[in-house]
Amino acid sequence: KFPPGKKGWPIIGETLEFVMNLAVFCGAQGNKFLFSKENKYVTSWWPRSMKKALLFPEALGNSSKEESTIMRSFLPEFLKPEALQYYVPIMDSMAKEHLELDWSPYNKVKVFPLSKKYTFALACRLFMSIKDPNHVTRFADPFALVTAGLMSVPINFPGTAFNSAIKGGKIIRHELLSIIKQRKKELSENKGSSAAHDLLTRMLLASDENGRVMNEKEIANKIIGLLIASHDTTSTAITFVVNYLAEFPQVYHDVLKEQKEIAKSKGPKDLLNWDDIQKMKYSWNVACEAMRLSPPAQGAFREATVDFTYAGFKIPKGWKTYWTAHSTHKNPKYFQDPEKFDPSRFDGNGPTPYTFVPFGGGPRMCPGKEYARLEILVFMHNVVTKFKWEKANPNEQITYNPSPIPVNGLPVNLEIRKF
Ligand code: HEM
Repeated sequence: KFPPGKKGWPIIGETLEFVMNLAVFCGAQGNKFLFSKENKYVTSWWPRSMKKALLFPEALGNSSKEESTIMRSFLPEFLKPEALQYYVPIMDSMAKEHLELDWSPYNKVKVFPLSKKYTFALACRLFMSIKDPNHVTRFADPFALVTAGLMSVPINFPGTAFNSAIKGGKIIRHELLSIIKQRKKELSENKGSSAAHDLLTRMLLASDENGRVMNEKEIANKIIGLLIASHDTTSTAITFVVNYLAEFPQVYHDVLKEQKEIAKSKGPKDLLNWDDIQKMKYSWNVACEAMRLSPPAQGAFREATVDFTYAGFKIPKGWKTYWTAHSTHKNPKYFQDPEKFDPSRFDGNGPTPYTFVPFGGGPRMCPGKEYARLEILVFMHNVVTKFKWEKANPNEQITYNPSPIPVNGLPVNLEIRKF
């Protein structure tokens, strides 16, 4: 047990306290325990110094729990089935446009930076109705600094990743405030109809049970939080799907077969819809197997709110805990021959509970899971029906920050498919 951060060195104190007073929970039992003890023994936790650097500190809730409760209170509106159905054709048209502009003209592309570009543009469109590519870029560049510094040691000297993240965060907050003010003005003048379905409008109109609406800085914080939660995770999932489809030609062939059937059932100009997504069962098994072997989120933190005992270990109040995806995803006890890429593991009822946890579990399970599923499947449909590819660098290494990242960005040699 390390003493809590002392006055004068709060960041170093917080970092050391965090590293030394951390319990990592492993295996299905560990996952089950943490997921089911939410709000009883543990609550969500992220390093405070990090949040203060990236978000408006004056608009932060009193605790991670409070922030999560607010976040979850407006998300159902944005992520409810009717809303998700509305996003599918938009995702499809944007995936088509992205592949046409950023993949088709080239015979070699880097998948990771491009999938980040695509998922970020999509988030800008669906969260805030930003369509202008220049505007998206103005956001994307500082946002890349933020995500690169998110899990860095929080030391704010020029040249550190944390320092760059702070600078990126400042630009994003400024940009977001001007977008929010503009939208408020449009809504008050009844001009917001084209953006009626986006997240920003829903946030501006949402109120709690006492009729309180969120202020502009609270909304900006929530949008930054959602961009962080959704961006690297989804682009990593897409990148590894493309990677495994290159490594396993038979799997690529079977995904293509499923997607061709769907394409054949539609007119040439028809966009994908909700019913089409429900037919993509094998493709989703493939995406799940990609997330099993390369989980986009490695796990998540909690803070002990009381003293408790788990498996004979005493965890004192105030300690941080971490659940991990790898400790079950790669365990032969739960997944036979765990290094083998085998989408059939997800046939029928799939893996046993608490063993496949790319989205977490329990009350804090990722609320964007369905949104992510749509985004990944729509992309898979478009990329396999348009291209064949092979890895330009078959032995490319993977690094972690904290999501897995192919060190060279996964370059692939592309060939346009003849249908
Ligand atoms: C493949 C893509 C994604 C993966 C693998 C993923 C995974 C996760 C994981 C592991 C957590 C932490 C759960 C915990 O604390 O135990 C989480 C939380 C969260 N995710 Fe996702 N996520 C993805 C996409 C998205 C998307 C697209 C959105 C929004 C549209 C989103 C919104 C959130 C939010 C708001 C939280 C915090 C929930 C809370 O604190 O209560 N995620 N996600």
